[in-house]
Amino acid sequence: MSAPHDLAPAKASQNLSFDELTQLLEKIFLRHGTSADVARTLALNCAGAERDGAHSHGVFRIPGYVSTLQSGWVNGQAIPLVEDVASGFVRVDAGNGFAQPALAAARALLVEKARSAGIAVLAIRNSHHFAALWPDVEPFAYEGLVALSVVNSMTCVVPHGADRPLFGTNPIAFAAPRAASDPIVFDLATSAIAHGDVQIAARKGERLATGMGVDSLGQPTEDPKAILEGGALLPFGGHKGSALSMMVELLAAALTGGNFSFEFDWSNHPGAKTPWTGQLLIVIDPSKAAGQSFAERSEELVRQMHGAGLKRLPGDRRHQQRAKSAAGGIELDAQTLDNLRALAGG
Ligand SMILES: NC(=O)C1=CN([C@@H]2O[C@H](COP(=O)(O)OP(=O)(O)OC[C@H]3O[C@@H](n4cnc5c(N)ncnc54)[C@H](OP(=O)(O)O)[C@@H]3O)[C@@H](O)[C@H]2O)C=CC1
Ligand SMILES: O=C(O)C1=NCCCC1
Repeated sequence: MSAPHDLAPAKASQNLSFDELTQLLEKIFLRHGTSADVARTLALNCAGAERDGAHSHGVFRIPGYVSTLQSGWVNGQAIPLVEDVASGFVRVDAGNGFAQPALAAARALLVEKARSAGIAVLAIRNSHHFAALWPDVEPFAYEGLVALSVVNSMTCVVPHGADRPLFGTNPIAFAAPRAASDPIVFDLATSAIAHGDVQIAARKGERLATGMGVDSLGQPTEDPKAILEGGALLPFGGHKGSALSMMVELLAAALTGGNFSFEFDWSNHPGAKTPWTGQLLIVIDPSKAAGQSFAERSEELVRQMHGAGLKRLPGDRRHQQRAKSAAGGIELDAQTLDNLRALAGG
């Protein structure tokens, strides 16, 4: 059936290659005041999330990056200061810039320390993390290393047993090499749902599952708008997720010198969206471990899990989406692409 005459035909979605999307995003960041290095790092990160179907932290985030840069809340030109403080400890002051360039600046030193000492810690402070966390750990596992990272975010989660929000959605990401396949990677918010997914549900007019959040009166709600407008999220798994979220606050903020999620205040920067907090990374060289190769042991664990009936490992969905994007491009709806092109200056 053809469209009624008074309706313009809907514009078709388009598929972009990873390079095309990266270049478009790079242009947007540059146009909004970042240095070339920062633009490249953020564009690769965000395009990678979109390519892998991590939509809550893909191009959906670009307007937030732009309004944050325009508000002056974050320094898009910051040059991270890397400090070699101990045999297994690297500190970075991100200079009120984004976390990913700070990680990039310290990465080689961190890997060198992990390989010589067996383990090394990277503590990033004074930084903004507005992205998925798996891109920060996955590359280490492709180099044969085990990596764990935590980052805190902005206050929007009520600790279990408390009656007002204090924690951020505070994700934890882990990556470990496997002998015969892509690494094992998981990356999860310690809230029952990521804040980004609440925003997406609100935009689509969808309800949430029960147990994810409360309204402004502290009453359970499935309405994402009620959560966003004065309400709050809950930790996943009650007291267990709450304990993990508390751990993230301690590791990502107290141990790095960054802000707790409740400590920063962007009210003087209208449009600011990114949390000004901290990030911790722990990298382990498993070649120092006793016994059979770690990657072989990972493989054995996965074999047993599949043997026990498991169909889907964390990361499988992302890899399937990555392969699909490599074959057919990254699909963006016409409105989103128009908006991105406008932000890039046409
Ligand atoms: N920068 C920040 O401050 C914050 C960032 N975030 C980001 O938000 C993103 C989304 O987080 P969240 O919503 O908690 O993630 P999900 O709940 O969607 O997924 C969490 C993990 O579980 C895996 N998984 C999901 N479903 C299954 C299943 N049925 N069987 C096996 N494994 C499964 C996922 O793998 P797969 O990916 O393959 O589906 C993923 O590794 C993350 O990337 C996180 O880093 C969240 C909070 C704050
Ligand atoms: O989705 C989330 O939750 C967040 N993502 C980016 C930073 C703030 C919290």
